Amino acid sequence: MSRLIDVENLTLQFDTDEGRITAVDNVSFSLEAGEVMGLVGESGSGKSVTAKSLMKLNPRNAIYGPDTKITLHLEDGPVDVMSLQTDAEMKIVRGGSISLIFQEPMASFAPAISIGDQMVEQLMIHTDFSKAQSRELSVEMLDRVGISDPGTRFGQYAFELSGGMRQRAMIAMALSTKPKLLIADEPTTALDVTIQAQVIDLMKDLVTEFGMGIIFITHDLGVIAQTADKVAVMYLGKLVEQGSVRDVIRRPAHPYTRGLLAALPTLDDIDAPLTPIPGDIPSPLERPSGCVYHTRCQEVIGARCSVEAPQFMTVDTNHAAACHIHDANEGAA
Ligand SMILES: Nc1ncnc2c1ncn2[C@@H]1O[C@H](COP(=O)(O)OP(=O)(O)OP(=O)(O)O)[C@@H](O)[C@H]1O
Repeated sequence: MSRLIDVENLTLQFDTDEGRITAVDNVSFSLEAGEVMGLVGESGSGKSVTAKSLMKLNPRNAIYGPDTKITLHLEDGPVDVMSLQTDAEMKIVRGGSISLIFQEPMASFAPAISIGDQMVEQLMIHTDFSKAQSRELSVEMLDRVGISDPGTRFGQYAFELSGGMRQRAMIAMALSTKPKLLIADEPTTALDVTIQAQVIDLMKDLVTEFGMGIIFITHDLGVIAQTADKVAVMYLGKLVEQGSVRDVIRRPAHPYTRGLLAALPTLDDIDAPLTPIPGDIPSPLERPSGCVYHTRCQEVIGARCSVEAPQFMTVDTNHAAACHIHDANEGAA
């Protein structure tokens, strides 16, 4: 596998009427081509804004930290995403090498333009294809994502398709430009479980076929277990744990990840009570001092947790967590 993207020290703040908030705090991760990374965390943890940063898609009130560095590795050489300025430069990361799909496909399609015309337009912006070639490829992609009678669907409008079909059409549109990286922001949340499983299978097939990388954003660790190779867990703008899906789910190293897993229902014992993480995620205007999770943590080890921000520590090969517990364990060993 070859390196696809490096995110180093991503820090992102927003100026709001209430003051400046920190939405992402010094986040670093990498992704290889052909790899699926799950980005997980409760609502407001900063998953979406992290993903949008890779395309420099955040609004005008966004302020990136001076040490933020995002490098996209393309065949022609590395692209320094933060230095992209003009619309022409942005095209590299917006719909070109990186595609984004959302939870709500209606938001991706203009209501008064047919699905096919939108697909063709996007291809003509991002590739050298003629209109006829773009049409041919679009119908082929609709077919590829399992839409029956793709020639007819090509001429239809978003409202004429069922929810599952719209989701597939959005995936077809996102993949038609053959992006190197697909960012899927809660793409299956609004779907019923059978269609959700089909869409997940389809995305996995496409990763293998196109060799692209996927960042799959969700609040659901169950979906991550089915889809991803590795996982990064976020809490209040901080990355708190990352590692292979197997390691993180079998041996969660951060109390927050343990909390998320304990909150999942299990079919083995349907009478077992669910244990939600106590309390609410604090407002980003009132970020706790020390470890941002200490106000809700069930495993606080002392005053240190509320004073000192924990560093990322390796707990196993390719598995790291930012929690003082591991420091304390090391000291005891
Ligand atoms: N344009 C903006 N201006 C001000 N604050 C913003 C802006 N966009 C996002 N935020 C804030 O940044 C924080 C992270 O938001 P983000 O949407 O990334 O969370 P998330 O983890 O994706 O949540 P969800 O699962 O609900 O989508 C939140 O506190 C949010 O209110």
